[in-house]
Amino acid sequence: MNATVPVGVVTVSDRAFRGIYRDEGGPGIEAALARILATPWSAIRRMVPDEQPLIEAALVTLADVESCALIVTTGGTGPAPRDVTPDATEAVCDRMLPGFGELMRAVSLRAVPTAILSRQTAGTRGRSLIVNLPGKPSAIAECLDAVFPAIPYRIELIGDPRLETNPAICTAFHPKGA
Ligand SMILES: Nc1ncnc2c1ncn2[C@@H]1O[C@H](COP(=O)(O)OP(=O)(O)OP(=O)(O)O)[C@@H](O)[C@H]1O
Ligand SMILES: Nc1nc2c(c(=O)[nH]1)N[C@H]1C(S)=C(S)[C@@H](COP(=O)(O)O)O[C@H]1N2
Repeated sequence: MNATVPVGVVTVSDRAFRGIYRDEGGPGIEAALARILATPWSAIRRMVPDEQPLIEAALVTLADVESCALIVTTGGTGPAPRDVTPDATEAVCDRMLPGFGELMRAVSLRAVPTAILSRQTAGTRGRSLIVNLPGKPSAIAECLDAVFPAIPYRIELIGDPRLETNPAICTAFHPKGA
């Protein structure tokens, strides 16, 4: 039996997909998770261009076939015509959790006024939690650090094993009595 928690790591980028630049998004997500998580986990990586059907297919496979407890995307959350990651996320989720996007935009606003341009969101598909991050590599840790305290509780709520965090970096919040 695999004792590690599978985590989907999805880069959505036309240029990284075509090899015009080296992907910094996927490795950025993995570096942030390596700092935060104490529970053993393993990344299941996907790289897709900004095409809604391809993003949806990657998310569905990671949720339904790979059984990822958590799926983190980077890129394609903005207002440009080809930015469709939140649309793909909404299309495959059964429920949206808009608080994630609200908090990440608020935190990012301290760094850049253009943070309000990100349509980043989160939602659940079955037992998987999908979280969108902006494409800017510097946004990845900023956003993930902000929302991570709520993630272990969400995963426990649906009956999956406890996700332990590294207390020096992130204290997971558990409501009293939970
Ligand atoms: N995977 C990545 N690796 C490295 N840098 C990235 C990556 N994704 C985005 N960036 C950088 O962050 C900026 C904003 O990201 P955004 O998702 O808006 O990309 P974009 O302009 O739509 O282009 P593309 O889809 O080709 O990455 C990019 O212009 C690029 O400089
Ligand atoms: N923390 C942080 N959030 C950020 C940014 C950033 O540089 N840092 N860039 C903003 C910009 S300029 C845009 S257009 C949106 C969407 O970016 P995306 O299309 O790369 O996902 O994220 C915003 N959020």
